[in-house]
Amino acid sequence: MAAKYKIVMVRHGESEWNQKNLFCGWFDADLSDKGREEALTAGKALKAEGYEFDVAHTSVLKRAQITLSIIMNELGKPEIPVEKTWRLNERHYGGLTGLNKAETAAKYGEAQVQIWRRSFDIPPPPMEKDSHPYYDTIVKDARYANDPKPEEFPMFESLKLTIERTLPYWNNVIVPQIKEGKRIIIVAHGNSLRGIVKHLDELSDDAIMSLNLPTGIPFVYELDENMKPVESMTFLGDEETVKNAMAAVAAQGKAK
Ligand SMILES: O=C(O)[C@H](O)COP(=O)(O)O
Repeated sequence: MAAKYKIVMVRHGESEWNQKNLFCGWFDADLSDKGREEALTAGKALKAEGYEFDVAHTSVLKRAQITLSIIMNELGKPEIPVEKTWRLNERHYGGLTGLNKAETAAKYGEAQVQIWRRSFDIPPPPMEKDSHPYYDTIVKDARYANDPKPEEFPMFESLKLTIERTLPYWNNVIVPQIKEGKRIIIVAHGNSLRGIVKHLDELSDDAIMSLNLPTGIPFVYELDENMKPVESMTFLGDEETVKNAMAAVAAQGKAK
């Protein structure tokens, strides 16, 4: 069936915690200088391909929001409507939040870190209220005052749990806008986007384990009228760059 809709998705540019190789999740890390450059490059690539957008969807976290604003400034459309939701936040890394990924691999083994980072339904350990250094920073963030509800507020998330809170937003908010013909860009996170990709391409729980999304390189889905992909994950970057960037993300989980 011919493609009826196009939607652009981008993982935020490199964050300062990506640069330090720390598990980040719901911690609100800033973009690194490299991440800002990546966002600018993404904006230039989208501009060169003539992309225009009517509405943007992003997370509560500044690394995604700043990436989006850099892109939209480059496109000359700083004022498009932006919808911000925790449902597009990065997966919550629980008790791992703030730990160095390589040191964690040295301590628990690379296989265990790979499971925590890429498995479908095995969650990281919970973020403990009384002992975790970032518990208050994350849980008492005023931006979560009304949503998620206390009983929904995650203390850890597997990819499965992430998808369970991202998909309702995709189905109830984004899909209706796509069907209205709105041109949409989503700027979110490695794992919240892996969840959307798994859903769109109907990837198995095993297949999704090997997907690592690079920072700051836009990719396009072309969808038919039933929201089924006609073209999946076409990156706006040369193949070599994309391949190397994905490999770099995967390698973050190696013990030094
Ligand atoms: O939350 C983080 O640490 C990163 O943004 C994504 O981490 P991952 O690639 O280890 O899942």
